[in-house]
Amino acid sequence: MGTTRTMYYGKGDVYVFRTYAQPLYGVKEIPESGFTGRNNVIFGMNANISLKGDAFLTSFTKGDNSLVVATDSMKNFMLQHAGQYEGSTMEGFLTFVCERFLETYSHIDAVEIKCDEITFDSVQVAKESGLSESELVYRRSRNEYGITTVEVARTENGTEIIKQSSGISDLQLIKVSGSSFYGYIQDEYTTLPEAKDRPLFIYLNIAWRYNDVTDAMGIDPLRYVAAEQVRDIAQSVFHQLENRSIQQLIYQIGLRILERFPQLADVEFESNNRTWETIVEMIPKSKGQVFTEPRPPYGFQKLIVTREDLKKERNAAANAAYTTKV
Ligand SMILES: O=c1[nH]c(=O)c2[nH]c(=O)[nH]c2[nH]1
Repeated sequence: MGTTRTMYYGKGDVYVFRTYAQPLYGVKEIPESGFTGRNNVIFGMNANISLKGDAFLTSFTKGDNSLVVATDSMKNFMLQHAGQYEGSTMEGFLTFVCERFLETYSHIDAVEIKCDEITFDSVQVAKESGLSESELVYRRSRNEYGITTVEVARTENGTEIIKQSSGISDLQLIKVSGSSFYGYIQDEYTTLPEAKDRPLFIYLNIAWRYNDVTDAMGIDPLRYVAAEQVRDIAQSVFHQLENRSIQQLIYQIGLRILERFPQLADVEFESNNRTWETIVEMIPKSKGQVFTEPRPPYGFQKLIVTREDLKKERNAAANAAYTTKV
């Protein structure tokens, strides 16, 4: 057990659409979000499955397929188990499938599954009673989507989740006013003009890890963190903060997420700067301007905000309040 070399194989682009999965309701309410749950009428994802284990070595070195689970069978395995999953989250479903793989094939050491949610939006339709939400028709969303990774390994006492993260990807947000970027190093390489108010367009990927992975499963919805709520926090903090840079913005979003969800250990950001290029600075009798898409290359930021950061910020705020009082 405990494969040390890099060796795995699997199947990507495994599309799973399960209808009428268990709804997810009863998540904790937070001020930044009106999200109350997912009906899971369509529980959809694009998965990537990897099987790991020393037993697979001879399939590479000797062409011995006697222990090979065909990747085509892996796809079937996951799809069949989608019909058996009784929970309401991708995290729970991936864990269930990983565990069933290990149970079924005793020579597998570990299974890793990553997946991107395939989201569908509800639509309003004309009914006899007027316009209301259809319970039959859904519109494929082209917006941000949840992601999750689960890896379960065989141990002496059964199985253990050795990797788990959840997230939201491809969130694209524009703030038309209230963002600046100035005060950076000015030297012979600097051509960027300082901006007191720029149209800040950002691409964001946010991922989070729980202190206790069982909270990620959604069995206790009050302890589950929904990607929709994290998205809504990011939007609210972007709205509220007169930001001085993307660096400052993502740190503040991270602090807010950790504040709202004490069950999380840390939050990881990948951001991309897509600030619109200004074409018409002044339009007479209007506060509007004209912009176009920026040209490459694009700036990026990467940051992990931890519970330690939140603790430091709280202490600093408490000290500042104390000093003002005295
Ligand atoms: O938010 C920003 N951070 C930077 O570090 C940077 N650098 C740059 O050219 N534009 C920006 N914007």
